[in-house]
Amino acid sequence: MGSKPLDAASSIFTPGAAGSSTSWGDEMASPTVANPNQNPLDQAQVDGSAGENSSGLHDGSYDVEVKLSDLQADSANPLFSVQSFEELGINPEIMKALYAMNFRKPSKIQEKALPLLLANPPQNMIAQSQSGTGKTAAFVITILSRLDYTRPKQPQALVLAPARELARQIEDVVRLVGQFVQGLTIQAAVPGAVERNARVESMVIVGTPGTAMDLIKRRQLDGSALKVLCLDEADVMLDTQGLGDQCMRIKAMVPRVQQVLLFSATFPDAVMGFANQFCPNANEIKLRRDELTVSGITQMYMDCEGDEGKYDVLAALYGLLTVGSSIIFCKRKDTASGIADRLRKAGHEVLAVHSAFDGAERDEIVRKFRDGEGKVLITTNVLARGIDVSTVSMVINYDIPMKGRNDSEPDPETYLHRIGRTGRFGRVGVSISFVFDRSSYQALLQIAQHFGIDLVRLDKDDWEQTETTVKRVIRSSRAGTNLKA
Ligand SMILES: Nc1ncnc2c1ncn2[C@@H]1O[C@H](COP(=O)(O)OP(=O)(O)OP(=O)(O)O)[C@@H](O)[C@H]1O
Repeated sequence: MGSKPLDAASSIFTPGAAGSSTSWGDEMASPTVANPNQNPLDQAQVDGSAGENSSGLHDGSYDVEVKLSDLQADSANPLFSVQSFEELGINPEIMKALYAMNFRKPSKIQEKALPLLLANPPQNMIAQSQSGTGKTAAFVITILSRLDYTRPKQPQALVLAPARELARQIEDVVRLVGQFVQGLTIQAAVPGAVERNARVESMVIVGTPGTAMDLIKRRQLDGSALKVLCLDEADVMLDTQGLGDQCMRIKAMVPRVQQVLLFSATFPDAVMGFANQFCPNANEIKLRRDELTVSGITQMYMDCEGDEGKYDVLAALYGLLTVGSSIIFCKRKDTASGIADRLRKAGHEVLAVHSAFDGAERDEIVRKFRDGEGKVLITTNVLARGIDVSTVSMVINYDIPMKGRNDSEPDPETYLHRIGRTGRFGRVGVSISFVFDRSSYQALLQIAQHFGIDLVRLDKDDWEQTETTVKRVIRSSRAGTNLKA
C-alpha cells in the first residue's frame, strides 16, 4: 500500500552503490532513479513504502509511538472501522472477552465481514484481508455465536489450518474469545493430540486436515452435526494437492454444514475456481494485489556474496536480530538446521523448528519463542503463515520463496505471508530478503513487481548504515508494541 509499482528502473537495486562489490541488479537496473548516497529509509519515505504513510503512522521519524486509535480512524488503513463491536450485535459474553483482550474497535475486515457472517440464515464467506489484521477473531466470533450451548459434547464447528502451530494458536484464540462463554468446550485435532480410540466430543474442534480426516473416518469425531466449517489460510489449503484432497473429503463427510468460511491474506486467481466450488454462493471480501502489502513493514533486501555469503551476512546481523524478535525463513530443513548449528557454534542463541521435529518438540520451541525465551527462530515455510507473535520486528528471507516444479517460479504469496509475521495489527517491522545471484535477484524482482512493492536496498559493505537504518525501524516497532487506544 502506498508503494508504486517496481520496474527495472526503480529502487530494487541501487546501481553502483558505494562500496558494493557485486550487485546482481547492476546489469539490469537503469541508473536513473536511485541515489547511492541516500539513506534507504529516506528512499522508502519518498516512495511511500515506509515512513510517512497514508495512515499518518510516521511523522518523518521512526521514533514515534504508534497510536492504534489514529490508525483505526484512517479510512485507508486496514484497521479502520466506523462501528464498534457493540453495533455489530455481538453477544455480551464475547464482548467482555474482547474488552479483556484490549480489542476496542473492530478492524476493517471484522467490521465488513461480521454483519455478513452473523446474518441468518447462515451464508458462506470468502474473506481476504492483509496479514495481521484480525481475521482469526472474525471467524472465531462467528463460530462462538453459532453454537448450541445445550449440546456441549457435540462437535459443531471445525476449523482447519495448514500447520499444527497455527491450529494450536487458533485454539488459544477460541479459548480467549470464549473465556466468559458458559459451557464452551474446545479441542485440538493435530497429530498426537488425541489418543487412539478416544472420542473427540467438544463443540469447537481446531486441527489440521490429515488428523481431522482420520478422526472422522475412524468415527472418533462425529461430524454429523457440524454446522460451521472454516479453512484458515484457505488458498494454500485448497491449492496444495494433499491438503486440498483432505479438505474435500472432510467436506463430503460433514453433510449438515450450514456455513463454509474461507479466510486468507492471499487468494491467487488460480485458486478462486476451486474456492468457489468448495464454498458456493459465498459473500466475498477481496483485495486488489496492490492493496495486499502492510504499510508498516519496511521491505528491504541485501545482495550477498554467493550462497555462503548469506550465512556471513546473517551472522553479522545477529545483534540486530535480537533487538526485538526475528524469524529467519529457509527453503530447506537442512539449511535451517545447518545455519542454526553454525550460529550456536559461533556463540549465538537461536531456536530452530521445522517439520522434521516431532510434534511435542515443535510446540515447545514455538512456546519458547512466543514467551521470549528465544528471540531468533530459524524455520521453513511451515511457519510462514498465520503465526502471530507481536514482538517479531524482523523477518529474514534467507532463501527467496519459490514454487512450482523444481522450484522454478517465485512464490509471491509465500513471500507476503512470511514478511507478514512482523507488522502485526498496526505495528511496524522490517523484512530483509537475501539475494546472491541472477536467479534469486530475478525471483525477488518478480515478487516485487507482482505486488507493486518498492524494495529498499541495504548495502552489505556499509554496516554502519545498515545498522542505523534497521535499528531506527525496529526501535519504532518496539515502541509500537504498546499500542495505545
Ligand atoms: N479489533 C482488534 N483490536 C486489537 N487487536 C486485534 C483486533 N483484532 C485482532 N487483533 C490482534 O491482531 C493480531 C493479528 O490478528 P490475526 O492473527 O487474527 O491476524 P490475521 O489477519 O489472521 O493475520 P494472518 O493473515 O497473518 O494470519 C492478533 O494479535 C490479535 O489479537
